[in-house]
Order: sequence, then C-alpha cells, then structure tokens
Amino acid sequence: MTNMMLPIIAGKDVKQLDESYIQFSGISSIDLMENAGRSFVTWYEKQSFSSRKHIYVFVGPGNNGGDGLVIARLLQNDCRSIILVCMEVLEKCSADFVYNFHRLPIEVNVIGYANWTQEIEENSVIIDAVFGVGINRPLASRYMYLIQKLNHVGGVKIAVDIPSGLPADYSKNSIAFQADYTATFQFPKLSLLFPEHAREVGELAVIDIGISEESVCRFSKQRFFLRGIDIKAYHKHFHKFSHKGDFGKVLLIGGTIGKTGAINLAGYAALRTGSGLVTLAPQISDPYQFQTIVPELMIFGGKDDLNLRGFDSVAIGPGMGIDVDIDWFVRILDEVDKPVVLDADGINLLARYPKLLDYLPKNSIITPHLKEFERLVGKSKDHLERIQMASDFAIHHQVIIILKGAHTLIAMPDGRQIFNSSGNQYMATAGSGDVLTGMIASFLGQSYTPENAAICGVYHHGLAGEIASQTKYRGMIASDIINAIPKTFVQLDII
Ligand SMILES: NC(=O)C1=CN([C@@H]2O[C@H](COP(=O)(O)OP(=O)(O)OC[C@H]3O[C@@H](n4cnc5c(N)ncnc54)[C@H](O)[C@@H]3O)[C@@H](O)[C@H]2O)[C@H](O)CC1
Ligand SMILES: [K+]
Repeated sequence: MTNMMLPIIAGKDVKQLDESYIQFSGISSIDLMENAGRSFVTWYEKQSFSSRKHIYVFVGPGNNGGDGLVIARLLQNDCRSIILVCMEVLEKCSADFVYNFHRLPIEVNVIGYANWTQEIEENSVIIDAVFGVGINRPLASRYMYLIQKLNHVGGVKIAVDIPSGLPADYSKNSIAFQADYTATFQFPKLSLLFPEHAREVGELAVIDIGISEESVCRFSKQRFFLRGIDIKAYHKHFHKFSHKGDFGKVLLIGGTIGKTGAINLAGYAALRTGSGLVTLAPQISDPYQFQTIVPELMIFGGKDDLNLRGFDSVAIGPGMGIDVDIDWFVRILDEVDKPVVLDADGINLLARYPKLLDYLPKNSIITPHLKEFERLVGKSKDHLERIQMASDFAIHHQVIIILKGAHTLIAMPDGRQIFNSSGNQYMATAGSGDVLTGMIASFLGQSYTPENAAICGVYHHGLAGEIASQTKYRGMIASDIINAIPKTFVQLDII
C-alpha cells in the first residue's frame, strides 16, 4: 500500500538514483537533465509571472547549474531578455554542464560572475540554479555574497530543485537563497519540509521529471510524501445498502466550561466526515447546560455510566482541561478496547502523567502541535531531531504520532514517516486541531484502520483548509474548514 506514496530520498542518494534510472531505462544523463529543465519550464509557463521580460539565471558548476542552462535555453524567446550569470569557469564545471553550455543560443546574454556589475531590473525573475543536492561544504565568501545580494533585491525568486545553500537532509547552518517558489525535481527533499526553512523554500512545487516509480521506490522505505492521488487507496467504499451503523458511532470526550466550542467543532467535523452518530461527553457538572451549535449531535447526560464499548471510536481531549480525575481517565483508557484519538488536554495529561501511556491502547493516535509535542516528548534543536524523536516515541509506545504543522508528519509505529502535502497557512486558526481530531475519530468509527484513519484525516483536513481559504483567505475559521469537508470527497472522487 505504502508503495503508492512518493518516497523522499536522501540527497546523498540522488546521484545513485539517477545512475540506476539511467541504467534501467537506457536514457542518457543529458536527456535526464533535458527532462528536468523542460518540466521546470512547463511549470514556469503556467505561473502568473511567466510574462515578465527580464530573467536572470544564476548557474553553479554542477548539474544544478546544468539544469539552469537548459532552462535558460528553453525560456529564450523574442519577448524575453535572459541574462545568465556563470559562477565558475568551464574547466571547473560538470560534463553535462559543459555540454549544455555549448547549446546556449546566442540570444542568451552570458556573463561571468567576476564581470557581472549590472543592477537587477525591477520586476524581473531570478532563477537560482547555483547549488542543488550536491552542496558538500560551507559556502565560499563569493557565494555568500551573491546569495545575500539576491536576498535583498526585488523580483520573483525561484529555486531550481532546492534553494542554494540549503542542505537536502538537515537544517541550514548558514545563509541560503530565499525563494518565493521552489520547484523541486521528482520528490521533495526532506529539508524543504522543515518549518525553519519556510523563508527559503517559499511555495513548494514537486515536478515530475519522468524517473520511474520503480526506480524511486527502491531508495526509500522510510519517508514518504502524501498527495491527493494517493488517498483513494486508503478509503473504504460504501454502497446503497450501507446503513447508519456502518458509518460508526463516535464518542468525543472533552469540553469544560469556557472551552465547549472545541468539542462542538470536533463533533461537527465528525458528522461532516461521514459519521452516523456522534455523541459528545462534555466535562461539566451539569451537561444539560451544555449548548451545542449542531442539532445532529447528541450529548451524554453524565448521569449514567458511559458504556465505552458501545462506541466504534473514542476521542479524548478537545477543550477538556487538565483538572480531571486521573482515576477516571485511567478507567476510560482501560475500558476502551480499541485505539483512541488523543488531542489537546488529553496530550497534556499524558505529558504530566507519563504512566498513563501504559494504559493507552496500541495504535492509538496522538495529535500534538509543536508545543504539545515538546511537553510530551521533549525539546529538540531542529526539525530533523524532532521528527526522529516523534518516530522513536511512536515505535517505543506503538502509537501513531501526528505532529501538526505545515507538512504535518504522521509517524507510524513501524518507523515510517509520512509528510502531508495538503493545507496552507490560513489553517493556523483556533479550533483547526479540534476539527482534525473529529475527522480522524470519524474515520476510525467507520472502521478504517488507525493507519488509514490518520492518513485520510490529515490529508482531507488540509484539503478542506485549502478549499475554504479560496473564499475566506485570512478570515478563514475552523467552521469554514468543516463546511468544506464534503467538497474534499468530491474533489478526490471518493463516494
Ligand atoms: N534526479 C534528479 O533529481 C536530477 C537532478 N539533477 C540536478 O542535479 C543536481 C545535483 O547535481 P550535482 O552536480 O550532484 O550537484 P550540484 O549542482 O548541487 O553542485 C555540485 C558542484 O558544486 C560544488 N560545490 C558543492 N558545494 C560547494 C560549495 N559550498 N562551494 C563551492 N562549490 C561547491 C561541487 O564541487 C560540484 O562541483 C540536482 O540538485 C538537480 O538540480 C539532474 O539535472 C537531473 C536529474
Ligand atoms: K538551486
């Protein structure tokens, strides 16, 4: 199943990937570079800035620079002025660079870096093809100077494969090109997904350059990138004879005084994700004072004992508060005979009483944001260390960790790390996490495996955010995300 997701390959293995694909397909390395450049240009021509007249292409000595040469050649036409700045003399450049250098049309204005004194035109496009995944030592001062200069001029900035200066697999330790767009080849390099590189990466586009799935899949069994085309395979399909029971009974525990909105949002999201019956168990002394925004939600009165086994899935935490009776919490975990979803104060309680982890059913799903993660698992120096800690925790406790943020990480108990591609910055709004909890609980209740519930919940949640923000932009709120959930099923052709 996981083979269907795009693997994320380590930067150091890209050369081997190219070589193995070249051997497997019989394609030449020159043709592969041509494919990369052509795919970039196809993407470029669809962008709003593609009509800009002045294009500056900066090329380094390796194959990233070679890609830049192909791009300069293919972008050249009567309406554009292309200025190509070469960072090194030909003797220092790769063979494929040299080959493509000689193919440049005379209309491309080629300048050696030492002779480049012009100012960059306003409203131009700057294409960074200085270094790709082959960067292997600290930047020399001339490269530092160039990158600093480019970071301070205007124009649309595009990084080819990876912003120059960024290492492919770990956090930057020096200055790097600050792109508005990064067009990366075949699969996202790991470091493009790190929050500390947001300023350098800009908007990320993953561009297929034709390397076969078989070749790519041979190189990574651990890290994957989750996209819309993957999702259908993780879904269950319902038919006209399906009844309310098939869509599951969901119980959501949380919502203390002043924080009842959280549990309401989670419940509403579960209904919109397809749950048959959703019950809220608010943690207030008189649950009948509890107000719900949605008439389809049921409220547990609190007088009778909760029969936890009567539910197909249980989520604990949204708006719950942490002043709860620990014995009660232990009893809940103990009685539930299936994986639960734990969010917000459910996670904070685990962090405060780590012994509770012993009671957590295997394959439970824990959904921390960065702060909650830090409380539960510990501090990290950067995102690479953080994702490793998430995996270690998931393996050790046999749980699924969903580390929320841009490119949410799903750390599986078998060590796989899945990075999400859907979502945007407008989702950083109150209640967004409660919506995710409700969605995952809903899929679990519909008898999805915990793994599939996590995958579908995370992807649909991000997509719902994208859809809602098309009309709400910065003003998007969590309820807008919920209202967009049904459209995610339409868009992904899931019935
Ligand atoms: N499968 C693919 O994704 C394809 C990718 N392509 C492109 O190739 C680059 C990787 O090319 P490579 O030649 O291995 O590396 P670079 O171009 O990044 O740079 C290597 C070059 O630079 C020198 N160097 C490294 N670090 C420094 C430094 N700090 N200062 C100065 N010089 C440095 C090094 O010695 C080499 O000379 C990949 O990113 C894609 O853009 C292929 O075109 C198609 C297949
Ligand atoms: K680059």
